[in-house]
Amino acid sequence: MNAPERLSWHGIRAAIIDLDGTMIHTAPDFHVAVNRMRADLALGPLHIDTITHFVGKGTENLMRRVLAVDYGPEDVELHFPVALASYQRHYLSINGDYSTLYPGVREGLQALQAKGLRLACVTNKPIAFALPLLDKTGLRPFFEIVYGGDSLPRKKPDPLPLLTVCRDFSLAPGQVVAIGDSSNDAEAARAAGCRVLNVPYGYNHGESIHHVDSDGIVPTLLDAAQLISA
Ligand SMILES: O=C(O)COP(=O)(O)O
Ligand SMILES: [Mg+2]
Repeated sequence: MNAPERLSWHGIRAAIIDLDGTMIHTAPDFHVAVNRMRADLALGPLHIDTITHFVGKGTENLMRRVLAVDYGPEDVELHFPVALASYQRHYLSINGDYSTLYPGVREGLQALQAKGLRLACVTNKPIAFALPLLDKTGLRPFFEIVYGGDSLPRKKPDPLPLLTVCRDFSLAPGQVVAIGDSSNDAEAARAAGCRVLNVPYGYNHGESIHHVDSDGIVPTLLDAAQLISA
């Protein structure tokens, strides 16, 4: 990894872009919604970094992790349904209010489109959260396809969402690049046979992205577009 210039990017026809930690800095939304849920359950607030480290494997996993700070496995399951309902309500009520677009995102998507690449967004965020957020940030029109973490039977790091996009676009996985901030994106891409680029600024479970097996690390989506267009 980390030597993207040695690979040929000719023949890449589509890009699958991750959402949380790649296009949008959503950690502050997660922070607010999780702590409102915790207040409903009479639990104390968690630091934003603690919550951010639990982001990446979808809402159910996030709920179990933030409950496990206080509860053992049996009590986590006991409180899970109420916590999930509370969290969903709070998240939807603030979705995007505390989030910001990362630098180079809009420019990168424009550059990828100008190069003729088709674009899909594949996120582990529930689709009911992802679509309003893409609308609010003005990113939705860039994407022909959006799959959330609950759109298909399995989510990243399973290759199914990426393979589904390849099929939707009638492209071979080798013609498609996934771009994301975490090991979930890289593992899904490797398993699907897609190329993968990582961005270093997102949420990789609190771990360095440099330990993840990818085809390179790009500072921004615009750098990814320039690499693929080169
Ligand atoms: O919501 C999550 O768990 C992570 O979502 P992502 O796949 O867009 O990074
Ligand atoms: Mg992500």
